[in-house]
Amino acid sequence: MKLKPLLSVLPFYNVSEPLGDMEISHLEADSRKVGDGGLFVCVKGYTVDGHDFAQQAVSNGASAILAEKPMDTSVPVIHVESTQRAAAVLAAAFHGNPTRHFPLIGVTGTNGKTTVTYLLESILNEWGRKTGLIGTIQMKIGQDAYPVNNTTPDALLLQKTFQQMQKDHVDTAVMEVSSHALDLGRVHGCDFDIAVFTNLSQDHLDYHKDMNDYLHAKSLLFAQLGNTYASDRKKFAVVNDDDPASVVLRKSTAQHVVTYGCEPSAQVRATNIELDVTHTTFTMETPVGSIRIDSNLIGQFNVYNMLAAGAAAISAGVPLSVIQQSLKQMKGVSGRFEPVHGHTDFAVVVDYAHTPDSLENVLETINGFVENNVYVVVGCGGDRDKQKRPMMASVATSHADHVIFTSDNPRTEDPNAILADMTSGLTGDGFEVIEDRNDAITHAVQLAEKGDIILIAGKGHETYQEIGDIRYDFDDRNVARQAMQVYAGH
Ligand SMILES: CC(=O)N[C@H]1[C@@H](OP(=O)(O)OP(=O)(O)OC[C@H]2O[C@@H](n3ccc(=O)[nH]c3=O)[C@H](O)[C@@H]2O)O[C@H](CO)[C@@H](O)[C@@H]1O[C@H](C)C(=O)N[C@@H](C)C(=O)N[C@H](CCC(=O)O)C(=O)O
Ligand SMILES: Nc1ncnc2c1ncn2[C@@H]1O[C@H](COP(=O)(O)OP(=O)(O)OP(=O)(O)O)[C@@H](O)[C@H]1O
Ligand SMILES: N[C@H](CCC[C@H](N)C(=O)O)C(=O)O
Ligand SMILES: [Mg+2]
Repeated sequence: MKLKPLLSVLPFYNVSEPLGDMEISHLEADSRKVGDGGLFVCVKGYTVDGHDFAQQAVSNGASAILAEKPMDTSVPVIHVESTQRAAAVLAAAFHGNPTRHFPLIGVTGTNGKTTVTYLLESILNEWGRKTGLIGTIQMKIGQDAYPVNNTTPDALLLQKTFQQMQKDHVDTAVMEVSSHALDLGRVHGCDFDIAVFTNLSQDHLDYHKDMNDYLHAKSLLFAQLGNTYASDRKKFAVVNDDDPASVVLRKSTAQHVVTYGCEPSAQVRATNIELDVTHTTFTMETPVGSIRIDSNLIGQFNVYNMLAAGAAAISAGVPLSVIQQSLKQMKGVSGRFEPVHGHTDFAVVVDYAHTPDSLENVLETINGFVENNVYVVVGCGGDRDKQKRPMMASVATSHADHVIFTSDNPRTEDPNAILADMTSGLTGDGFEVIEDRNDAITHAVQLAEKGDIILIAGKGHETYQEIGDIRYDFDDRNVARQAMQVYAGH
């Protein structure tokens, strides 16, 4: 593509030399990956500054540089205010604004994003639509899955993926939109049709200054509905009416607002809720009729996730009977309240709860069913929100009979320092610390007796333990299964 007309999507820029009719073959922000004819985008990162790699990018074949300052290189430099922001809209234009060609549903909120996107995928597939999915576990185009590094990828990968979805005839894409992505502008240039909000509670205060700053990042998804990159399709903001943060989100959009919740004021509402250990049933009352939902997903929080998915699906025009059928068939989401089966007279559940609120929700659900004791194995991630550590520890000890604190991706931090942050404010003897996660899980299995439930929280679908910058193979489900085999029937 010719560079000069591509740059016309930017508001202002300066060039170090005339561009003539220069072509660029791709956009790339990593100097190690750029090839012949690429436009190298210099991004100031958290660890290094991409501007320092411009020369390497040129040696590797870059034809031009997008930068935030004048640079001394042998190729033209395009100077902009923010390379990250510019790269997002350039990438969208370079790939033909793919999200204008199919509906895009974005899901944001502290907890439940992955679950809601999988519920929507399942509903849309039941409706006969080919879907694209982007989120924490993986990216999918139809049934083909691809690995991911981030819940919401950077703008260059994101737009490239959307173009591939368009080529592969995806009818609707569903994606998780993290607060980091919104704050860093990874989704500028996306044409969202439906923005869904799940809930707001504490997380990521390592990144966001405070809860207001965090909420403001979330609100950007709603402010972006119907932006300059948008098609003329109808836009909807779908918000959780029972969460006070929705007041701010409703004010952030000029588009149609659809509310869901359990209170009478919600447009899409759950009534006659029945929660049990294997099933959840409730009536979903909507502006277009009512359906009885019978689902394998467990817990009150999943009623909210189903309402969110249902409200978004109705906004997309999906018939109620399709929603009902799909929610009945859906088995669950990998690593979310996932039972580990073994020949034991106690139960083991693996869950991705890694915030105080999600841990509390999951433990309240378990306490509603358990016949005997509740055991929890839990830790907190390194290089992440430190404020949530004592909060999660206190939620665990106040909702369980015995807690084993252990490591969860210590990354570059000392695992024992993370555990000290968690436990230093605790009193009583209802907990112990076993730093090695394998040993902690095995110990919980050794302790458990008939009618007990062990919750292994925090890592869910993850298949690694990140220590330093190395990811070692580790899967809570496999470790628990092995321990259960050894101790079965004791
Ligand atoms: C804090 C953060 O968001 N970091 C993201 C960021 O990495 P970074 O800022 O450390 O990048 P960097 O290594 O300093 O590099 C800066 C630039 O120099 C370039 N570079 C670097 C080295 C070199 O030799 N040549 C070169 O060109 C890099 O390609 C990059 O463009 O840019 C990377 C590439 O896009 C991201 O993968 C990375 O996410 C890391 C993995 C991360 O953990 N992010 C978390 C905090 C995050 O974003 N999480 C949210 C969801 C959280 C949730 O699930 O709730 C998410 O959306 O994933
Ligand atoms: N609606 C909800 N409200 C509160 N907690 C929830 C809700 N849905 C799920 N959870 C809890 O949060 C955990 C993570 O759920 P899920 O992966 O769907 O959220 P997420 O928002 O995608 O998380 P992440 O930010 O890590 O991507 C679940 O394992 C469960 O414990
Ligand atoms: N994707 C989220 C959740 C990570 C969950 C937990 N296992 C951890 O490593 O902290 C994050 O990066 O903050
Ligand atoms: Mg997720």
